[in-house]
Amino acid sequence: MSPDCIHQSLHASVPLLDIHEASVMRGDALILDRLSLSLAIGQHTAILGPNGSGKSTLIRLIARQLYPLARRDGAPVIRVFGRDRWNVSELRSLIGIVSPAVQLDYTSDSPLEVFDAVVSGFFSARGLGLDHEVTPSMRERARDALAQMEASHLIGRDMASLSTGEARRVLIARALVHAPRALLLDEPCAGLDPASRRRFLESLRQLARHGTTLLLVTHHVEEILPEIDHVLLLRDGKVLQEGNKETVLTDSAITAAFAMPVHVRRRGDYYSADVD
Ligand SMILES: Nc1ncnc2c1ncn2[C@@H]1O[C@H](COP(=O)(O)OP(=O)(O)OP(=O)(O)O)[C@@H](O)[C@H]1O
Repeated sequence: MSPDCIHQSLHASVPLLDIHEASVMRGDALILDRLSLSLAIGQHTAILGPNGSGKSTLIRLIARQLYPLARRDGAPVIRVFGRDRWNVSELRSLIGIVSPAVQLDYTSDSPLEVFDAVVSGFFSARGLGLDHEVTPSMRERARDALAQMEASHLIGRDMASLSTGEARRVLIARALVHAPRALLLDEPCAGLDPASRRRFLESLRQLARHGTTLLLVTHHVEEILPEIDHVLLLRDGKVLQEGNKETVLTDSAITAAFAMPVHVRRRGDYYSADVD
């Protein structure tokens, strides 16, 4: 099915993502423990937790890079738009994923020009090959995606020459060429200085306001955008608390998640957390 057909066949009433009691083992260790999460279209969400709480494992589960333990009743553990079977490229057109691991694939290795990196997203390929037929509409969508991420000026540059923040903008543009319903961003502000972080968060806010559901994975309360109202707090592979920002971003919940006294403050539209 083409990406456009997939999008047309989806119903707004079906959850974008529905994870029901997912457990993941790595070796002998239980890394995710019966984790459930249901997200509606437009329900911007932050997954917040300390190092080792299972955030990356959850992303790899959603990206189909890891598989959950089968449930006793045989019911599917993960459904995307109500379906439990998708091929990887269909899934990418619905949920774009940008993580530090993806960034490493594009910024090291062989040379790759920025526009090619973005337009090759249509083929789920790293760069263009002789068998990739790039249509004018693909070029236009790639240019639009770069403009949306304020990265048009980077066209012509080699991916390996970009700063962390520039490369991240380009990779989000690459994910956006499919006009995905959701973007899953793993630690999107890692490695950015405070000013770059704020500018980057403002670009993400524009996406959130224009119909892309954001699923943002972070250690930092400060990165929870004003548009995000739903927060899932993880600890030791379990959901410690889930709900709207006001109920989850409290001293007691964040102190319990990070296992040290933390004071959470509201600063305008954002929150901050200080270790006491
Ligand atoms: N292949 C593996 N084998 C054994 N344990 C693993 C494996 N991969 C991850 N783990 C463990 O699973 C736990 C969760 O790891 P994960 O990377 O999902 O956490 P995280 O919340 O993303 O951490 P961080 O914020 O540091 O990136 C950690 O204790 C980690 O050591």
